Amino acid sequence: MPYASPLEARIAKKVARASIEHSLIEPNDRVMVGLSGGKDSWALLQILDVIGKRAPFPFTVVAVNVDSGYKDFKHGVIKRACEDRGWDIRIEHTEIGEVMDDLLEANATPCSLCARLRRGVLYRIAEEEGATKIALGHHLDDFIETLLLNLFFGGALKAMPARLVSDDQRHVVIRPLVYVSEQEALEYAMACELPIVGCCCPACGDLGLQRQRLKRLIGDLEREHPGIKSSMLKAIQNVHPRHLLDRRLNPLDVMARTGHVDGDDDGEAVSTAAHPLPVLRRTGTSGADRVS
Ligand SMILES: Nc1ncnc2c1ncn2[C@@H]1O[C@H](COP(=O)(O)OP(=O)(O)OP(=O)(O)O)[C@@H](O)[C@H]1O
Repeated sequence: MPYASPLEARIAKKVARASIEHSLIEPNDRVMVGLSGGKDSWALLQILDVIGKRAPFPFTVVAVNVDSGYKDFKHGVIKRACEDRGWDIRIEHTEIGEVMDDLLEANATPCSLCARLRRGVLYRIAEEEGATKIALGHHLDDFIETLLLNLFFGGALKAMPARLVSDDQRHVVIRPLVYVSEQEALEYAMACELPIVGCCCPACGDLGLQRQRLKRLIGDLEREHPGIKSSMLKAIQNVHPRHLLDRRLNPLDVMARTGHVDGDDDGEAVSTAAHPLPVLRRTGTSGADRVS
């Protein structure tokens, strides 16, 4: 079956490579795609649909949108677009927006807290849906930006895992777009006429000052020295532990190695540890919101 465009062929190849290299999608997987309605998760859902029709082994896909409860959020648009394409979609209505309003000080950047609350909801739904993998739409630029955020502001040398097993071993989070650039995801979502909608929270699209600055920096450097981004990607695949100063990586230093707990660390650059996580009540998944 031919691809719809050279762009689609290129993205499919990158996703297939990521999948093979990091064991992302495996035979008989039920992949639950976190669908925000933004360009990246739309691009992910579309390409998994394309790959699913060509893969040498069977896997199924279900999309889940976590509605934070903001009144203007266009979940109907997301649902209709999926229905039109024959994609399995579930919209989960939550009170995340309300909880955020209660927990955050007026000037805080809410995105990392919101992401943590959403992750809890996605874990629960994955169990209900019998999903073996939870796929998120983070792309190459997200990996690089997170690497630099951690380096410049977090005092750690880390990006994000392409495949993460949760602490309790019950969930596997995957990021199949790791080799796909943000620009490719945007062009693909637009070419496929997928309806891009914002989450409608008061900080929607607000990246935070540090990330914005790094985006500009990387953009400028890439223009001056094309290839910088691929070099950074290569760097996180080509780590030389003995040329770093982390004593836990030195096999002779047994004392330092004990006590190193990696935890369910997903590479988020900004700590939200100050916020205790409330238990989210479900506000309903009506039959009307669920289609197959
Ligand atoms: N409301 C949501 N419901 C389900 N999954 C979500 C939701 N919001 C985000 N996600 C998942 O988490 C990923 C990262 O979220 P983030 O808010 O950083 O979005 P993003 O980088 O702008 O991507 P997108 O363009 O998909 O919104 C998304 O790509 C998506 O897979």
